[in-house]
Amino acid sequence: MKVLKFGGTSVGSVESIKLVIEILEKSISKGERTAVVFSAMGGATNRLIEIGRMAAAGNQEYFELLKVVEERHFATIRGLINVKQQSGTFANIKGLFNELEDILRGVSLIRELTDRTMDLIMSFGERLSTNIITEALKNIGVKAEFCDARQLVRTNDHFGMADVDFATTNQLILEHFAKSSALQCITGFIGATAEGITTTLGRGGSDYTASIFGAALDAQVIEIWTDVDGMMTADPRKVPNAFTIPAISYAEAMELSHFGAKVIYPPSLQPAFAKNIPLKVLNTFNIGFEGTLVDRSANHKQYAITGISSIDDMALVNIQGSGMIGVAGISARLFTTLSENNISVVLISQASSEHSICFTIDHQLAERAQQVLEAAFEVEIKSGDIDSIAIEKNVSIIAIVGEGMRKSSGVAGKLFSVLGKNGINIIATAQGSSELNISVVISKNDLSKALNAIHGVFFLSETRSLNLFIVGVGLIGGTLLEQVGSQSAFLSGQRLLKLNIAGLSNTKKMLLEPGGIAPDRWREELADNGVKTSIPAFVDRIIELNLPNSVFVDCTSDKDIVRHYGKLLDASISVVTPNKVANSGRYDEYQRLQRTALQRGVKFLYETNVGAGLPIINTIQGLMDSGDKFIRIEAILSGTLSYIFNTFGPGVRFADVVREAKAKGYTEPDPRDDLSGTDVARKILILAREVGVPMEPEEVKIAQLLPDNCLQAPTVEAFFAELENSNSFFEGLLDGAKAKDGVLRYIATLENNKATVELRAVDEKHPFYNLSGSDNIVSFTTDRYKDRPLVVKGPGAGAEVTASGVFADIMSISSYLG
Ligand SMILES: NC(=O)C1=CN([C@@H]2O[C@H](COP(=O)(O)OP(=O)(O)OC[C@H]3O[C@@H](n4cnc5c(N)ncnc54)[C@H](O)[C@@H]3O)[C@@H](O)[C@H]2O)C=CC1
Ligand SMILES: N[C@@H](CC=O)C(=O)O
Ligand code: NA
Repeated sequence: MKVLKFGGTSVGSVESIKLVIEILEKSISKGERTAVVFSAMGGATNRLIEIGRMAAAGNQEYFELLKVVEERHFATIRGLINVKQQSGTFANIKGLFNELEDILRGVSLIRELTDRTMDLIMSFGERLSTNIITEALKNIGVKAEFCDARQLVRTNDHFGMADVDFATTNQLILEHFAKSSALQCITGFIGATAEGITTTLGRGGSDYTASIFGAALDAQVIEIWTDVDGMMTADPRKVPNAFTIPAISYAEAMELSHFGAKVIYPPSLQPAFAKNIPLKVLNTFNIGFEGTLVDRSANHKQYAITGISSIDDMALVNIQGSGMIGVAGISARLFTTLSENNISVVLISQASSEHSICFTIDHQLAERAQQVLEAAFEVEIKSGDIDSIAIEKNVSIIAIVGEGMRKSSGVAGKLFSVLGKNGINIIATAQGSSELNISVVISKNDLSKALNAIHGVFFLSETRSLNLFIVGVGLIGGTLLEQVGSQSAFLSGQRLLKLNIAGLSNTKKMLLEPGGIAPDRWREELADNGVKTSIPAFVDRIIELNLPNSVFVDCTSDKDIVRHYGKLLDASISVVTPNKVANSGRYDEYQRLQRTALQRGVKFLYETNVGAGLPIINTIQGLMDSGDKFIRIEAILSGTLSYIFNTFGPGVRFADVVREAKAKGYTEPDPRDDLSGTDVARKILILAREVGVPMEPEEVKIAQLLPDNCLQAPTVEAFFAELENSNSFFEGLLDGAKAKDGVLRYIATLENNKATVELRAVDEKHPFYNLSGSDNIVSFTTDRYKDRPLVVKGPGAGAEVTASGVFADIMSISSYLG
């Protein structure tokens, strides 16, 4: 025996009922004995309630509404049953509507609607739908029989939510099924008392009916056909990556649905659970899909957790006071008061100090809870034993659920860590000793971010996303986008990672697109859909969006943008940048950013501030973290100057070499920053700070290499003109070096907490002699690298190497986030 149940959407239209019939025919053709339970047509029950209330209020418009409901059912008959056979069904259904009309007329006359009458009115929903579908089945030759559950499901008279008398019901069902071999089409949701008075079974009523029949008949399986693909790992409206859970235990299904998963309502499936009857949740609109199997076993788990659920609108009530410590009976009084006032508690947490108890309730009950508790604890509040009762609204609960937690350690750690790394504050937490559920209370504002971040770390076989907001799409930003685009297949295939370009900005336009901007179409998308750039608005919107795993990437050389880093880090958004401005300003600003990142558990990464993609900052941080002491750093830190001195020679004009460096993408947006020594000075300043010297910018001693006329040039064009005028000056520098058998090198040195930058001629014995192209070289002399320094060398400027250094920083954030 197999019991199927179709919900309101499945029987809501002619098209969907045709699918239902297809499913039933398939099941019957397999020779399985089948019974089927139907809900009312989607929305019909609510309509009937509304009509009943209107009638009771004397509002005669109920009649029009009733006619709308009637016409919907008639139209369904016309759509399902061929014309010749329609008349019998019409008569039958019209008869039901006449009966309903009489009842409503009575309600309207006496202006009274009891729970008992409401149950009777509601019962028409299932009676109508089931009648019509039974006739439609018969119409195509299926041996089907209408089964009014009121004849079989015996209940008490708790109208609205009647209790089932299982002994009688089971016996009646068995007797009924013994008599008939036709397909029983059973009305869901309704029953009757011993006196034959109609009752309803409350929330999840049709599931309950299926479960009652399945259990009575010892069904092999109960299939709950709905309009979604089974139970999902999370609410797909909030978590786009959610997927169907193939199999789940009864206990997990209970836990998950308690927290808002609306697919099934497990309490109503209790009779089936009690008899270990497996349940399948299937989709009428996706017939071939496997759906979710709900059964007793918990051995089919691939992940540490099975699902995540949440309740959006909660209020947290906190009752605390020194007078509560060691006093017995406080919680008894607290919860008795709540229960007497019908306030249901969803989560409770009490720290072992006994100094406070907090719990969450539906947010609409918050004020009432406060009133009744203040009254109940009036004496304690007056005496100061209990502080006032505090309510925090706008909170949500997230629960991770899974039998797998029992066996694996680190689940709670992972949960708290991912929330921490995304800057989500946990207001309260609870874990039952069943270890089936860990719940956290968080701000409602963080709900979507939290759900997505948690889903990402626990369901690892599914691709995680890092949300990138990139400002500045010039040489480095543009190259980065190209690299992200061409690497995306590898990252999603091998690393299960999606780099989602959630925002972009250049000086003119900005575009925020949480769903992602295609890296190969960013130009068009920014041009077509972007709005006028405002960096403060861009930053505010990023914070407002509150996406999980957000990274702000500044690829400009702008001085104003860096002012926003602190705010972003504070909002738990990591920052990655090749822009050196933030780290080469005042020391306390540099330190503030470092601290904020640390406090917020996010990353501030700027490897490309020095030596582009070469591992220079990371090398220093590694040595510092492991306790090495820096004695001396000697370095060539300008790709531009390196290129210039490796290329400038007899027969070449100095200005042309500078132009080449600019064309090759080595220079700063303004090349005067390179040739004035400013860029090298800020790099050695950054290195000084990294090795622990709290240096200010003016402390770096720069020996100028340019003559004054070049230094004072007011514009880039004027600058190039002055370089042309000074060619003999640069030739002179070259000759001077040659005279000493040397080459020109612009060298930065840090020693004894002093930083200098100067042009030197070095001969072939010097390790900096052999360089080519835009090579940088950094030589670290430390306690551990005293006899022979640790040297990092390679191209230190250019689009590809810099963008890939930024990319590597982004990837290290992805690893950090897990
Ligand atoms: N070129 C290189 O080899 C290296 C560059 N860097 C750094 O990378 C950064 C970018 O350099 P490039 O890409 O070469 O410069 P770029 O001039 O080609 O690109 C910078 C882009 O940022 C845009 N921008 C400036 N201010 C903006 C604002 N307020 N809002 C939006 N967009 C803005 C500009 O319009 C430009 O398109 C600079 O900070 C530079 O110091 C770091 C290491 C190496
Ligand atoms: N302009 C810089 C680029 C890297 O920081 C350089 O030339 O080194
Ligand atoms: Na670097």
